Amino acid sequence: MAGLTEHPVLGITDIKEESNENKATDKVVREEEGEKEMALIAGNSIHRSGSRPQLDLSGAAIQGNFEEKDPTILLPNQSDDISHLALDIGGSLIKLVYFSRHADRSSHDKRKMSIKERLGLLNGNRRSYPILGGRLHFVKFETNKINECLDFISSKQLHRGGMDSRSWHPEAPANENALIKATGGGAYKFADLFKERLGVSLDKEDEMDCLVAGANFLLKAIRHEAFTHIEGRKEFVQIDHNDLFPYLLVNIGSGVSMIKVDGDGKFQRVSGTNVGGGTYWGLGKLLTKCKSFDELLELSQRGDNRTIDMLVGDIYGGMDYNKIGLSASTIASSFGKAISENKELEDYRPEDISLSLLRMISYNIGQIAYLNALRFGLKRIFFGGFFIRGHAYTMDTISFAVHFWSKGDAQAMFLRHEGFLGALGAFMSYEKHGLDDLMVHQLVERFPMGAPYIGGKIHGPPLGDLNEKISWMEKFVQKGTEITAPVPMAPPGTTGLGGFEVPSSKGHSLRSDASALNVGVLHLVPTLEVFPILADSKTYEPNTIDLADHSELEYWFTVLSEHLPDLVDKAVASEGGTDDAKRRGDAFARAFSAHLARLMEEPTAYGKLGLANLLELREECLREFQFVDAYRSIKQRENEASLAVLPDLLMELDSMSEETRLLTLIEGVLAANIFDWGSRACVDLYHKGTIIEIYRMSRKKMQRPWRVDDFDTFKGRMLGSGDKMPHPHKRALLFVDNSGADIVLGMLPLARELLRRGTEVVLVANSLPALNDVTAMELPDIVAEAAKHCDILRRAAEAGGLLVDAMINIQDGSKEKPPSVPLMVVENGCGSPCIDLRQVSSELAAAAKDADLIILEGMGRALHTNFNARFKCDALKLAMVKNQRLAEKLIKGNIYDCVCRYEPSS
Ligand SMILES: Nc1ncnc2c1ncn2[C@@H]1O[C@H](COP(=O)(O)OP(=O)(O)O)[C@@H](O)[C@H]1O
Ligand SMILES: CC(C)(COP(=O)(O)O)[C@@H](O)C(=O)NCCC(=O)O
Ligand SMILES: [Mn+2]
Repeated sequence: MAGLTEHPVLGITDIKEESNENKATDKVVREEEGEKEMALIAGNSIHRSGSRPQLDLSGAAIQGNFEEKDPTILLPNQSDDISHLALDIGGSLIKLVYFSRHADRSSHDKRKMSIKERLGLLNGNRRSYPILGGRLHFVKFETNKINECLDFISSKQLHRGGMDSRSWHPEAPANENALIKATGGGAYKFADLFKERLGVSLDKEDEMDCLVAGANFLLKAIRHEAFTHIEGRKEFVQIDHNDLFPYLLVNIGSGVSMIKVDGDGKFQRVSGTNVGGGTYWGLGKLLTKCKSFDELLELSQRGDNRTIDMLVGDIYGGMDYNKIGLSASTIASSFGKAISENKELEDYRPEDISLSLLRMISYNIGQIAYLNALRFGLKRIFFGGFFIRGHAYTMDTISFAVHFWSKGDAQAMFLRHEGFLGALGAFMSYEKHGLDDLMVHQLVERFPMGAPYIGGKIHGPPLGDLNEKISWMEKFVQKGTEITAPVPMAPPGTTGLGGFEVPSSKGHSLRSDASALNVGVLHLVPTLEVFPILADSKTYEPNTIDLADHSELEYWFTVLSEHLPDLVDKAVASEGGTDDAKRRGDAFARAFSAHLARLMEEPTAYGKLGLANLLELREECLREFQFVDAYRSIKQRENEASLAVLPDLLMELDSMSEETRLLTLIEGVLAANIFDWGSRACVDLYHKGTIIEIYRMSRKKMQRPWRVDDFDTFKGRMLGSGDKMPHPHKRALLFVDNSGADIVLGMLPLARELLRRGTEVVLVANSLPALNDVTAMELPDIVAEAAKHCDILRRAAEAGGLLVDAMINIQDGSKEKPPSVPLMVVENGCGSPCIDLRQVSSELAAAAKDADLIILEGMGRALHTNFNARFKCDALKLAMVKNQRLAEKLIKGNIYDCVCRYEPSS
């Protein structure tokens, strides 16, 4: 047996593997006994290290009788401090925007302090007043139910954290001078009621000022805010901040305002019309006896306006009026047919009336908007206000009118936060809350678990805990609630020349609250930054796979759905397999499936959708149900097994020539990237062999050339050619991926080689767990273990401040050795298997400034995202492709092919 240890790692025997595996199994059992405590520790550490906040963790439930059709959903989703609330009280609806602060989760652990010190981050605070992380919430109520709104504010104590008349004191209790920013006519009309019921005064802001401030904020700060909607197709528009003005803002509320916007605070109300949302709802109510706006809109989906509108063909005996370009199906006169027939109101279908009315009003507004755009030579028209309600037919009609009358010269665009412009503007008008110059990279939009479901009004007093949230999920499933699109997506070609065919609807029910369902909670993370060494951050797109292609979306939907049972198993086991964990696991699976189903139906429901978003959504969902680290024990087991063979591997590497070693190291990274618990194919593999067996098998397959093979160029940069030794890189950022062999036998040995060559190494790891990815919190311990067997790693880790505690007892002659370049660990700011480099932690951004080499490793970070990313410095992308379809699509290869893409800085 003793002889076995002499086998090199690349050919290690099965017997040794067995013993490792057994050890690992024992360990799992022991771990599960101590699970609860572990969970707490992990939970804490996440709070400390996570730059991206987690989803709202408090409860949500159906209020009252959940048998009713559109029950009110309570999504109280936060228990944080409320620091600001602003209102827009309109003729039809009250809009609320409020900000809830996160607890201060800034970390003081030693690793972070030392990294911060090293990167000069400790006293670089740019602001003189506090700006903390938090979330912006959007809620609306009907104005005639103002009491519900007051109850909501009061139950959540939204009015308590506001400003007093002098300055921002979030901790101060509500006082006599409490002021809440409010706009809209109701700010005047209901001022006394607010004083009486809540003891607060409304600080009135001009409505037009607010609309413009809100629109400008959204267009600048939210990435996928504006979109076009033409013939059923929604397309997000990337707005260039430097080329935003001038534009025409058309706010369709009860009435309509048209505002020419020339800059921040620079605008003029140039027109308006009294035929607006109130007209549609008011007339519609009288004519159809509908009880709610949504009911009216829903009716229109089944309507046929030809029964009531007078068409050109009706006048011209079925013929087109070609001379002036009007087809027979063009509406000549809305409701015109009603005059010529001997019919009463009852003889018309309410569905047809609603559609005719909707079309008439939308078209009219589109036309007037165009005329005003023409007056001022404006090409872009943004439409807001709750009349639009994300409704496909409304948007198509408006777009059609603008396109038709401008002959394609002007463009109609819509806003995801359509109805909240005024409320947001009022919110922005608070002085010195520090939110006015928010940048797009500081906002992360999250869709909580209720988002995919049909619901009534989204409001109510806060419920408390996770348990209530789970039962909310269970009730929805019991009820068999159908997930329907918020609005029917009209198939292409529903609009003709000036005339409209019957809109085709997918279902008969309309999602009842578009505002809360299409708009997520905006998480503000002031510490996020744009990765500074992107070659061009403006054109950077993280996703390689665009899910706009429906077959692509279907494929990934199936992959993620099929992976779900296994993931739930792991997640439940990670929480001790208790009944409570099982219940949470079920609820998680339901919530995630619901999100997937929702997105299948309307891929743009949560903004522009890429594969990275889906993978991140899955992790967010797990966290929402308090699965802090589903793969914890798997990660630990694989780390241990790999650390056990690391010394042998290092010895082998050291016996090689420089050139062979470099190749072996890159091979090692690629081979070890096979340990990916997110890949279906790999998980199947793991049932067939032990960790080391698979690792060895994977290495054996490393035949060059790889499918993408730039190794020789990379080698040229590293080792030079002939006698000339190239200068080493100054600092390398290694974006690491999975735990176990991937980090221990793949990336760490590569890091060691760079250190040996005099390059500083920054290991960049996730802030929060995702699948079996190694986190920044876990890495120092792994490095410490590895460093026990390696001088280079140990000295570098000490120099980088990584080994503060762990190495204290290890004494040897290292003091005589020359000081080493540092090895550091920084968190990347995310908790996903992919990475969006527009939003990284400030410590990563700081570390990146001196980097001249980036190594991105793994499928998530180097292929699904960033495959096409360009950097200001040298970049190496290393991954094994563990999915057949991706291999075919991206590299015209096969599953388990490898990518070694090297792109020197240009
Ligand atoms: N749930 C709803 N209840 C009433 N009206 C709604 C609803 N959803 C959308 N609407 C439409 O939105 C219009 C109000 O839009 P909004 O932008 O809130 O304007 P206002 O500030 O005038 O209330 C209504 O007149 C109606 O056409
Ligand atoms: C989630 C992942 C990107 C993680 O890959 P990694 O970055 O660890 O190499 C990958 O496992 C993946 O794309 N999985 C889904 C595809 C599949 O099951 O085939
Ligand atoms: Mn991974």
